[in-house]
Amino acid sequence: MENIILIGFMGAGKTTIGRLLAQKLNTQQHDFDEILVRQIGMSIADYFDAYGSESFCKIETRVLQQSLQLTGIISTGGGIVLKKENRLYLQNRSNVVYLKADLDELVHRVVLDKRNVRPLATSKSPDEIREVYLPRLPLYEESAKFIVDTTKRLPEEIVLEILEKVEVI
Ligand SMILES: Nc1ncnc2c1ncn2[C@@H]1O[C@H](COP(=O)(O)OP(=O)(O)O)[C@@H](O)[C@H]1O
Ligand SMILES: O=C(O)C1=C[C@@H](OP(=O)(O)O)[C@@H](O)[C@H](O)C1
Ligand SMILES: [Mg+2]
Repeated sequence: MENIILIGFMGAGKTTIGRLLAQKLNTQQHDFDEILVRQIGMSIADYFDAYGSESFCKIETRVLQQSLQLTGIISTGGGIVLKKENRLYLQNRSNVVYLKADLDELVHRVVLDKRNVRPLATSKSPDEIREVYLPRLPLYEESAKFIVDTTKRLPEEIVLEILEKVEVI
């Protein structure tokens, strides 16, 4: 099966939708944040505190390159599009899906998501999150083959729309 790669801002549902897609297609999900936590041996929040976001992006880039060998559903982290080399990599893959949502809803979702501490969003004000979000929008758009709006939609509906769009061979 061609891999399906999910990209999008924090709270877009890359982890949640990736899990459901993998169940539906009877395949594996590979979540970059989980892979990274295993590789760095600490939480993402602790890593950001100790080494900063630039260092995190470098490891994320390595994980993206290693993901060529993986089969299934790839849930990236929201910062994957920041590096030009990553955007080029994504543009050359066939099933890259940008999960988008209105900023208000993204903020609402990350604020409610107590299980996941996101250094660039948790405990930030909506205005601070907007500062992170706005410059990234064109980067998600230019990296994706397909765009799926998740605003006010149930995960199950989103999964069906993705399956209508991508090539699952
Ligand atoms: N379509 C949706 N509608 C409502 N809540 C959602 C939806 N998709 C994800 N969520 C919730 O938003 C939060 C962030 O989802 P997550 O899958 O971790 O996003 P991401 O991996 O893109 O940051 C979680 O609490 C999740 O349950
Ligand atoms: O957008 C970002 O810069 C980040 C997104 C997070 O993943 P999710 O998009 O899965 O929340 C995680 O990789 C880290 O906190 C940085
Ligand atoms: Mg995630």
